[in-house]
Amino acid sequence: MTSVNEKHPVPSPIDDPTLGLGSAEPGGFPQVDSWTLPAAPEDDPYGDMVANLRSFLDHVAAAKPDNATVAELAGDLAAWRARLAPMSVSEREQVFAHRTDLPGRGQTMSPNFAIEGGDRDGVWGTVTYGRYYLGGNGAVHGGAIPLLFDEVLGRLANSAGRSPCRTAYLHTDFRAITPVGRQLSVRGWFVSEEGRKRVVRAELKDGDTLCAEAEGLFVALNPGQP
Ligand SMILES: CCCCCCCCCC(=O)SCCNC(=O)CCNC(=O)[C@H](O)C(C)(C)COP(=O)(O)OP(=O)(O)OC[C@H]1O[C@@H](n2cnc3c(N)ncnc32)[C@H](O)[C@@H]1OP(=O)(O)O
Repeated sequence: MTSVNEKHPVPSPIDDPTLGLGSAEPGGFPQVDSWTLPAAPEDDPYGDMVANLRSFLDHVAAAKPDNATVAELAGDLAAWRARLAPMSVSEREQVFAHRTDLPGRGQTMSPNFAIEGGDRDGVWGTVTYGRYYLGGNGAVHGGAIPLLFDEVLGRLANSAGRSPCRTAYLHTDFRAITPVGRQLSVRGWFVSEEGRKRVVRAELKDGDTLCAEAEGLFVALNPGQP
């Protein structure tokens, strides 16, 4: 029997020459100058596409479709891959994760952190983990929680005109089950900033219940450091 991958072979992403590793531009992250999102444009197809993609992934995770539906979906996805493949651009030009004017930076890899406010020293907002992030028994997958913390703390540590930095360590304590499908509060704040070292902390709460907390060290990159 032919597998889906034999019928629609998926190329490996490993040899992608459009990635910026080793480029002279340190960090490569889009910089954040303000935590306030500009008013949403009237017509924003990219934002609509990313929102639909997030919702799609939740439905893929939640559904138990019949084989005919799965085969049709595999064919549709293969057709979209073939259509998008010739449109690949360099990392600098890519739109995905570079739209800092959109909730979640216009990406679907890390949970959608909806910013409510922030300043030079901290940021706060909400997150709702969809079914896509389910680990088991209604709880969020343990790996998806540091993913959120890296997103929140990475944005904070790179904000307010600071030079680009990277995560050196990210320590996470899981204090209680993090539920899927509930709006949770998130807060990140600076602990210290000495030389190249930026120590930041974050917490994730379900109402008054502390679900998880983290401490991260972000180190400012030297010139030419990838
Ligand atoms: C809009 C923006 C959106 C952004 C959101 C997403 C943000 C995502 C951020 C990331 O996830 S970045 C990807 C994950 N991280 C990495 O891939 C980093 C890989 N590691 C490195 O590149 C280097 O190890 C690093 C740049 C972090 C540090 O290497 P360096 O050679 O530049 O620094 P060095 O080792 O000399 O350390 C500098 C200081 O930090 C300290 N340090 C470094 N790593 C440490 C560590 N792990 N634990 C404790 N201390 C550490 C080190 O001891 C030293 O302290 P002192 O100055 O006091 O001597």
